[in-house]
Amino acid sequence: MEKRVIVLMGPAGAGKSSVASYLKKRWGIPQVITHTTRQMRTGEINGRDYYFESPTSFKKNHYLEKVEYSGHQYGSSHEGLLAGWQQNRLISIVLDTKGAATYRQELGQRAWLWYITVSDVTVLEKRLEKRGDQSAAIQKRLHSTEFKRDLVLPKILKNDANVVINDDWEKTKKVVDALVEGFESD
Ligand SMILES: Nc1ncnc2c1ncn2[C@@H]1O[C@H](COP(=O)(O)OP(=O)(O)OP(=O)(O)O)[C@@H](O)[C@H]1O
Ligand SMILES: Nc1nc2c(ncn2[C@@H]2O[C@H](COP(=O)(O)O)[C@@H](O)[C@H]2O)c(=O)[nH]1
Repeated sequence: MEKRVIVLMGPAGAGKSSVASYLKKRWGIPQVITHTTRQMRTGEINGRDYYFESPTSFKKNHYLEKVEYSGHQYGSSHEGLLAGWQQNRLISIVLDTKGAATYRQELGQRAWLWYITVSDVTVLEKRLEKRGDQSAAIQKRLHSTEFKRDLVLPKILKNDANVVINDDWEKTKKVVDALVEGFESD
């Protein structure tokens, strides 16, 4: 059966990383770890949450796609994707919507698009605060063009994406379970 990568996209704070962690814990679906030049947040671990890079080391990898988001570089490597697929039929990756569009263009239906969002966008700032992000970083992010762009699912992905409204974590887990079960029984 065909391999797929679950592409988790959506606004900052909506719960993309939380869903990726749940997919790993509940379903054994590993996450492709991407690269970034941003500073590590408290509790983050190099190699688990990201490969944290300097501007110089960032340039040395082979990226399927890379973007700038709120003033920092982010990129997903060909090697990471292929290594994930070597061991697993289903893997996940967390991307912004620009990266998700590139994944769809490059991988076609092998990129399984999930747009994670909330019904009330005012909760996003509160979630970032609760996560412990620095207030200057939160404000910079909330005012970035990338944050504003990702509040809406891009038109070109609209017909192809599963929309997961992550207002209530218990409900979200059930939606995620149903999506994975549908794939497993295919
Ligand atoms: N349904 C929920 N209800 C309340 N809090 C939640 C819910 N889902 C996730 N969170 C919390 O919100 C915060 C942001 O979640 P997460 O880091 O998964 O978001 P994200 O979309 O990956 O954000 P970013 O793009 O900024 O990295 C975390 O502290 C997480 O525990
Ligand atoms: N296009 C890509 N987007 C990525 C990649 N790695 C992460 N991201 C997205 O960046 C923003 C910011 O992430 P954060 O961890 O600093 O909050 C978020 O939307 C991620 O989904 C990547 O390799 N390519």
